[in-house]
Amino acid sequence: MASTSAKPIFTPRVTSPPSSSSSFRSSFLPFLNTNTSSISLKLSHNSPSQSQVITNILKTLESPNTSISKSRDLDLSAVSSTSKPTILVSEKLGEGGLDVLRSFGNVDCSYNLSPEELCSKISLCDALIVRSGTKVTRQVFEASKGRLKVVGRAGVGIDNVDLQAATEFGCLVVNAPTANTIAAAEHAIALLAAMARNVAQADASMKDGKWQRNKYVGVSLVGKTLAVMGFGKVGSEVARRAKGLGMHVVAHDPYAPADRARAIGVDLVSFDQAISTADFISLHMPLTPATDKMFNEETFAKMKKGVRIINVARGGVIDEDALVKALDAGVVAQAALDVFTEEPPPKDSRLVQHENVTVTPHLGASTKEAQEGVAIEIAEAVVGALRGELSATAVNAPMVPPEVLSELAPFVVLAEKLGRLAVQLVAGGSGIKSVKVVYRSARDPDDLDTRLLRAMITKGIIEPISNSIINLVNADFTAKEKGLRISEERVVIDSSPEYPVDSIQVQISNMESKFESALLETREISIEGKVKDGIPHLTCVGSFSVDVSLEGNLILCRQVDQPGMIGRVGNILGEHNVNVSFMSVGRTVRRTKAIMAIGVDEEPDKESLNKIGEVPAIEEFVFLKL
Ligand SMILES: NC(=O)c1ccc[n+]([C@@H]2O[C@H](COP(=O)([O-])OP(=O)(O)OC[C@H]3O[C@@H](n4cnc5c(N)ncnc54)[C@H](O)[C@@H]3O)[C@@H](O)[C@H]2O)c1
Ligand SMILES: O=C(O)[C@H](O)COP(=O)(O)O
Repeated sequence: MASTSAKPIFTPRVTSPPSSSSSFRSSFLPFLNTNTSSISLKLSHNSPSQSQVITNILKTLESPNTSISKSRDLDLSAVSSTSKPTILVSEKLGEGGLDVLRSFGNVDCSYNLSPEELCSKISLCDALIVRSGTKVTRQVFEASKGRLKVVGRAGVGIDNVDLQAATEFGCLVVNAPTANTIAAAEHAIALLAAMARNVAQADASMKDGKWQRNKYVGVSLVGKTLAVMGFGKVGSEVARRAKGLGMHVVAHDPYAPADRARAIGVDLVSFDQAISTADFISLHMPLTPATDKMFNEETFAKMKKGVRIINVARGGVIDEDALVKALDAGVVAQAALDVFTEEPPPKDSRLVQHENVTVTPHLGASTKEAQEGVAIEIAEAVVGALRGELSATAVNAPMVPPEVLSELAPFVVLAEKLGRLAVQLVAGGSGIKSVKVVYRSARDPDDLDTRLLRAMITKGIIEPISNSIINLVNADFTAKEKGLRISEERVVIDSSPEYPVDSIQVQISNMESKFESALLETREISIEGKVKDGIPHLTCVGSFSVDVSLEGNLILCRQVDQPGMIGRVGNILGEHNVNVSFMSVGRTVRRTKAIMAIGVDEEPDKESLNKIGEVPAIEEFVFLKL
C-alpha cells in the first residue's frame, strides 16, 4: 500500500542522493502530484515561465513507466485507484466532507479507536482527520513510519495534536478555523442566558416533579458587564451578540487589534481590569502553555464577588479544583461549562455535579450547519494538502498564497538545486554551520516572500548529507536542529520587476571547498543562479561567470584558459559513452584561468574522471549531481 499511494507533495520521500528527476519532482512541490505510475500537473497561470517549467518537468520525468496528464485542475483520472491516498477519519464528520474525501482517496471511517488501535492503523494512512476527541500524540507520528503527510483538525483547537512532533516528522497540520465560529458563539450566549436564568436546574427540578419558582430566581443581563477573554473569532461574535442583549462589553486579548474592538463598541482592557470589573466572564482563548490554568485561585481572588463564568474555549484554561473552591466560597456564583480538562470528565467530578454549574458535553461546534461547514472546510484543506497545494489553514507551515506560489515556482526549483550544488562543493559537508542567501530583485524587499525559497535551499543542503526528509513544514526546524544558520539578504537591483527574483546566491562560510575556484576572496563558497525561460541556470561559481542550465549532472573544471580544452574533455567523455548536454566557459582574465561547466546526462565512471584530471591544463575539477 505504502509504495503505491500518491506521493504527497509536502513530504517527498527521497532517499539520498536523489535522482535528478525525483529531485525535480520533490522540488516542485506546490504544483505537482506524483506517484509511481502517473503524474498530474496543476497549472494555475498561463505565464510563459511556468509553461516552460512544466515542459521541463515533462521532459525530466519522461520514462516508460510514467504517464503524464496536463490539466488546468488536478486531473484525478490520472491517479489510478491503486494509488489513491488513504484518509483515516477517526471521529464523526459531516457527509459533505466525506463526499469530498471519497472523490479523492480511500476513506476509512473508524471511530472510537483506542490509542493503540490508532497507532497500528496509522502506518497505512496518508492523512488523518480528527475532532477534539482524538489525541494525535508523538507516538502516532512515530507509528506512521513517515507515511502520514497531513493531519486535518475538523475544528479550531489544535491542542489535541502534538504540533512539535508533527513538525519534526514533516507532517502538515491543517485546521478548519472558521466554520464553527458562529456555533461556538451562539453556544456561549445560550449558556450565558441559561446560567443567568437557571434554565437547566429548573428543568431538572420540574422533571423531578417539583415547582420551585422562588428557588430559581435569576439575574438579568441588561446593563451588566461582560468580559470577553480572548477577542478572536468566537470572542468577537460573542461580544457582538452580548451588545445586542444590552450588556456592557469589555475584552482582554493581548494580540487583538484595537480597531476591531472599537468597531464592535468594545473596550480592550488589561487582564486584571477585565476580571475585576466583570459580572460575567466568557473565555475564548486557545489552550497553550501560556493560557494553561490561567484562571486559578489567584485570579478568582481578584474577581468581583458573585461573578459568573462561561467557558466554551478549553477546560484546561481553568484550574478546575480552584473553581470548585471559588464556587463553594460564593466568589464565583455560577459557571457554565462546555469544555473540561479531561473529556469526558470523571463521573464523580465535583465540578460537573456542583449545583451552581451548568454543563454541556463539548457541544459548542455541534450544530448541523457548523458540522457540515467544518467537514467541507477540513476535507478541502486535506485534499489540497495531499495534492501538494499549500493550505490557507496550515497550522505548522507558512501559508503562501497561490499567486505567490505560481510566481515562485521556477525559483523553487532553482533554490533546491543551488542548495544541492553548494553542499557538494564543501569538503566534508556535514560541518556546515552558516549559510547566507542573497536574493537580488528589482522588487521592494517587503514584496518578496522567501520562506518557500529558503525551505528549498535548506532541503537542497541537508538532504544529500543526512537521512532527513525536508519539506516546507520542517525545513526551519531541521536546520535549527542541525545547528545550521540560514541568513537572508535581499538586494534591490535595477532590473525588471516582472519576476519576483533576478538571481539567488548561496554562500557557505568557514568551510574548505572540494573545488577551490568556488571560493570567493572572502573564502566563502559561493554559487549563484537565475531562471531563464523558466529553466534554472547556474550563472556564477565563486567569482567566475558561467551559464549552464541545471539539468542532469555537472562537471566543473578549472583550467588554464587556452584553445582546445572543450574538445579534449568532450572527447574523454564521448569515449566513455557519456553524453554532454551543454558546456559553458567562464573566465576572469583572458588566457589565464577559466572555469568550464559541462552538463552530462550520465554519471561518468572513475576512469573517465581520472582521465579528465590527467589533462595537464586542468588544475582542479569536481563532479556534481543535481
Ligand atoms: N466548545 C467548542 O466546541 C468550541 C468551538 C469553537 C472554538 N472553540 C475554542 O474557542 C477558542 C477560540 O476559538 P477562535 O476560533 O475564536 O480562535 P481565534 O484564534 O480566532 O481566537 C483566539 C484569541 O485568543 C487570543 N489569545 C491568545 N492568548 C491569549 C491570552 N493569554 N489572553 C487573552 N487572549 C488570548 C488570541 O489573540 C486570539 O485573538 C479556541 O480554544 C477553540 O478551540 C471551542
Ligand atoms: O476547537 C473546536 O473547534 C471545538 O472545540 C470543536 O471541537 P469538536 O470538533 O470536537 O466538536
